[in-house]
Amino acid sequence: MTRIKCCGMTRVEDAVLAAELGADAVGLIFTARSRRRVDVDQARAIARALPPMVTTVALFMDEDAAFVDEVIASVQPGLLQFHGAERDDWCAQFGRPYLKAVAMGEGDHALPRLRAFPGAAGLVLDGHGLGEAGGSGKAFDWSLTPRELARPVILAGGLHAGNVADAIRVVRPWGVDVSSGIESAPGIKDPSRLAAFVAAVRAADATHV
Ligand SMILES: O=C(O)c1ccccc1N[C@@H]1O[C@H](COP(=O)(O)O)[C@@H](O)[C@H]1O
Repeated sequence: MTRIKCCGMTRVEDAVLAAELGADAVGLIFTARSRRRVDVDQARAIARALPPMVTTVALFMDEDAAFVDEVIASVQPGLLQFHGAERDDWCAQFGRPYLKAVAMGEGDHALPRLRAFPGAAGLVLDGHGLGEAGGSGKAFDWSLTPRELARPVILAGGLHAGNVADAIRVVRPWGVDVSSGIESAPGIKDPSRLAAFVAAVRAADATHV
């Protein structure tokens, strides 16, 4: 079964709906480089509203360690996600499981970075270029994804209900991560796009067993 992370939540009702529809994780973004940024109070309200067994993911991009510690203390995320130039040992300092995003926008040139995070719980392969923020809605050439990677792959970048089945067929990821493909505006999730995305993933799982 392909795990589903719905990222860039800014409203309690969107996060709860994602969970009810079957999302395994919801992402809360703390970088100022995002149009979907939440503050700590907003994030805590969203995290507290979620039912059990849905993981809260706190996403950072080159933030100070002290700020990451503050979010951990207030929001109690189950997973951290680092989306910037953070190194593996820096990500590991918080003693929490983490995902590391790798920018796949440069094609082949990105491949060595897929081996640079042995401590990560998983790698988020996103479609943007190196140094750019995620949430761009840009897909990359999925066929570049190596078959054998030491860490589980979470596929991201430009996914939506219309292309996620193809993405799953090509990459066979552990999970998929979506932000703009389930929105009506940045940070505002669209219930019908959200439902269609989850249904498309589950249909793909049923087809590609
Ligand atoms: O979503 C953002 O605004 C964002 C900003 C900075 C770093 C990461 C961000 N989001 C991550 O990018 C993926 C893919 O987004 P999209 O589906 O292409 O819009 C998203 O799921 C987040 O993990």
